[in-house]
Amino acid sequence: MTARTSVLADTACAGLSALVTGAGSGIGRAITLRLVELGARVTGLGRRAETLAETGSLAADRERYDYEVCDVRDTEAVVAAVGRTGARHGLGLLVNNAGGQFFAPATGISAGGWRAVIDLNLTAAFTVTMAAYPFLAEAGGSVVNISLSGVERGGMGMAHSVAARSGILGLTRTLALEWAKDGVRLNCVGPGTVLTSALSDEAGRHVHDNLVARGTPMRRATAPEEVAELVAFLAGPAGAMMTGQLIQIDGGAHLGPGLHMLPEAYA
Ligand SMILES: CCCCCCCCC/C=C/C(=O)SCCNC(=O)CCNC(=O)[C@H](O)C(C)(C)COP(=O)(O)OP(=O)(O)OC[C@H]1O[C@@H](n2cnc3c(N)ncnc32)[C@H](O)[C@@H]1OP(=O)(O)O
Ligand SMILES: NC(=O)C1=CN([C@@H]2O[C@H](COP(=O)(O)OP(=O)(O)OC[C@H]3O[C@@H](n4cnc5c(N)ncnc54)[C@H](OP(=O)(O)O)[C@@H]3O)[C@@H](O)[C@H]2O)C=CC1
Repeated sequence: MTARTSVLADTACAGLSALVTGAGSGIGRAITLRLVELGARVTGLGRRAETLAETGSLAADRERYDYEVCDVRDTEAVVAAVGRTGARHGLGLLVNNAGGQFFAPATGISAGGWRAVIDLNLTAAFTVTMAAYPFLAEAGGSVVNISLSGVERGGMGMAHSVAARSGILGLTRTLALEWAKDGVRLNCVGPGTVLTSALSDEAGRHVHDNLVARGTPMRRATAPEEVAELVAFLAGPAGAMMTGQLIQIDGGAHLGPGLHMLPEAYA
């Protein structure tokens, strides 16, 4: 069953200026499209111009979307891209969505593999957030970090990613304390399995078959649009007293058997 996800008022994000990393596909694209639909203007950021442009072609109002081609692991490029965006439009919302990992038992993760996943999912989010801070403080804005469901319980085959996202949770809560004086809020959203194209390879199918079919009490995947609606809620006035939270949007997957019951998925 697909849920009816669009519940916010049409103007819920009117006047908001947002930066969404990984806006060219999957969850980041859904967040971008929904924010524009709700009245925001959005800069998408990613490494591929074609997919970022395609997101714009799907937007409800193309005038309220632009993009920056940038690798979030390139600190210099991030500082420049975020600086340009902030100077041009201001920044009331940052969504750190770009991320990912490969699935392997910890013994199958090389030093280079560890570094790649930590750099992408932890260090890059820190870099982008720090570059955005002056603009967020100016606007009294907020940050939503896209994390993982189950991040507090661990997940087999994801040692690097869970470690990175646990770091993000610690960073989120610490900055929620440090930046409250500026009116800046930070929250984490932890999706369960979302059937984006990122999960179309063999490992992804394995995760889907096990996590959705056997590990999700609600017995279905999370829709990207559901994640987008939650992000828009957190960014708008209804979320004004929410900071330092991890909200899991996973059909109860974090309560279910969990990845520890599914070792064969990563054998
Ligand atoms: C409880 C309820 C829960 C509920 C839990 C919720 C379900 C969670 C489902 C999550 C789903 C998602 O996140 S979906 C989104 C997924 N999307 C993605 O993951 C795509 C993005 N991922 C990637 O591009 C790659 O994984 C990543 C490593 C991050 C990219 O970095 P790079 O481009 O730098 O990668 P490369 O240069 O190719 O490789 C860097 C190093 O990583 C190693 N490496 C790369 N792939 C590897 C592999 N499959 N196995 C081993 N090692 C690998 C290489 O050998 C290199 O190591 P050396 O040779 O030693 O240098
Ligand atoms: N799908 C799922 O089941 C779940 C996903 N998540 C998380 O949600 C987020 C989005 O996932 P999803 O939409 O499925 O994945 P996708 O792979 O579709 O999206 C990831 C996006 O991030 C961008 N990106 C990746 N690396 C970089 C980089 N170095 N610099 C800039 N942009 C980058 C990619 O664009 P480009 O390659 O052009 O740079 C892409 O648009 C990720 O953090 C993921 O781990 C969490 C739980 C479940």
